[in-house]
Amino acid sequence: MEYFLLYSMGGSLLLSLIAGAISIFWLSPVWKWCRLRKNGLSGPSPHFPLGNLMEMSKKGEASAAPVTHDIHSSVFPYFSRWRNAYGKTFVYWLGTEPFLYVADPEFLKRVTSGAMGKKWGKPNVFKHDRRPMFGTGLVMADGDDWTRHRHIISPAFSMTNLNAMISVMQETTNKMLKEWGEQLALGQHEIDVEIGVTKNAAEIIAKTSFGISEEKGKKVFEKLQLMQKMLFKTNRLVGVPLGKMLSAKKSYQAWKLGKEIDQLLFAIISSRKQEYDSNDGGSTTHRDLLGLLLAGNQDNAQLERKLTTRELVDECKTFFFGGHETTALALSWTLLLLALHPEWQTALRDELMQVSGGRSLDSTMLSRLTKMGWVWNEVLRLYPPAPNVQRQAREDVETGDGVVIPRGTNMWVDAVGMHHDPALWGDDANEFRPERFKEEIHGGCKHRMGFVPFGFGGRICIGRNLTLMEFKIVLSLILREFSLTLSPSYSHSPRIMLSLRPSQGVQLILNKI
Ligand code: HEM
Repeated sequence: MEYFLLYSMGGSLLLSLIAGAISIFWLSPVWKWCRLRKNGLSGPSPHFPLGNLMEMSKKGEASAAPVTHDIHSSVFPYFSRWRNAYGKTFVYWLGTEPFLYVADPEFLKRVTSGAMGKKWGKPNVFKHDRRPMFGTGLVMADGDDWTRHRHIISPAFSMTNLNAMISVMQETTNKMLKEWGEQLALGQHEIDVEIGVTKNAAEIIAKTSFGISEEKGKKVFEKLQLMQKMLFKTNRLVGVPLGKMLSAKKSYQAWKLGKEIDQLLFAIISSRKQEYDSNDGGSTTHRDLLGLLLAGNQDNAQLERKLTTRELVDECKTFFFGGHETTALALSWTLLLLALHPEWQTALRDELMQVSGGRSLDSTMLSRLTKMGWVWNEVLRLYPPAPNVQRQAREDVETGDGVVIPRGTNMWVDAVGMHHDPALWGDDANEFRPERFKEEIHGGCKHRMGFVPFGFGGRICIGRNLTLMEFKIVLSLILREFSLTLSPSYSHSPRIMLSLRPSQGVQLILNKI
């Protein structure tokens, strides 16, 4: 009898598990799919539980041309195919998660501008995945929490505060240039500049975020770099139920490393707090972002204007992960494009000479490097380091033409697609022409939302002034010392690896000027 009872309990447990699995893997996504179709949102047919992932894993065709900036169909071959078939908005599936693809700036404006912006948050499906990197920091925060964080953090990024970071940026970059100079002295003229600028950007962001002059800061920096590598290798079956189990070991290691980083940052913050308290809130020697946030966090600040220690830890990590790779990639792509366009190297060097006369750079000089600003925009247009922006509908969103985007639908804004669209930029959309930004900030794009290297709306990148300042300093110092040409070993293979990267590095021939 007992045996029979156990047997039947086991049987019903098994049945409920099977029913649950059928519902998660098949019924629920099929129901969502039908709802989207009913709303007129079509796209490639998904096969649950993988959705369209199989088709997305097929590699793009290698380009025969040595260097072409017409990269959309090689970095996003699946979007390129689906765009031809379904237009600039359609739905595709990452596992059982629906994603509304958008490469139509007018549509983007309609569904996100003004009060509509509040209807969107960050996709839950990525939040868990990226937790070790960003925690609950600004990049991942949502709703009132985001408003509070953004409000408190924004003043730290004021131009006055950023100007105090110029000398750190110059010192760190000079170290990189010295290393390159030593390589040249040994007769080694081919340098993979991506390696140097990435190391340099990581060091700059760590110094400007939480300082790495002392032992604990250095350790945080090393561990953050290790974690970055680990998360990069993690096999991601985003959106596929139970997909994370396949990378459980790496995820666990990243989680453990995350804990160690948190402990070190906690220790830095408490010793900074003590230092601040013993100074009686007086002058602080730390002019980094953490120091600025702590200064704004003092006792006399209202409670809602304070960040907890936990929140400060997450913001330090967010600045590191959000800030260094993107900046390094912008610089790497720029060096490549300048190697391909020596006339622009000359133009920038001439401008630099006129503005600074070879003296140490200051904020006024940086603001007068106009042509460098055009080059910056043109590089971010052709090779946006953040190639897409994602959102998730927190409630049903009406698009204005009778279509409703159901709550829970994710949105994937294809920045590469919009930045290379001849309908927005003209027939020369795939050419490097910095002068298109001479007359106006949107570079002649037919729609203001067609150029989104830093995102859009209230969530636009908080670090954009910091990164532009760093870009101008690093590039100026490089151009003052070296001329750049393309090495024959360079192979042009931009790939999406979360960010838009030169997957084989950027090998250039450097010569002292
Ligand atoms: C070329 C360099 C950079 C690029 C291309 C870039 C790109 C972006 C983009 C596209 C977003 C919007 C994401 C979204 O809406 O989902 C963003 C947000 C953000 N970025 Fe950057 N970024 C750069 C540099 C930096 C730097 C240097 C920092 C920090 C020191 C930084 C910190 C952040 C933060 C905290 C957010 C979240 C803002 C919010 O949600 O309120 N970024 N960035």
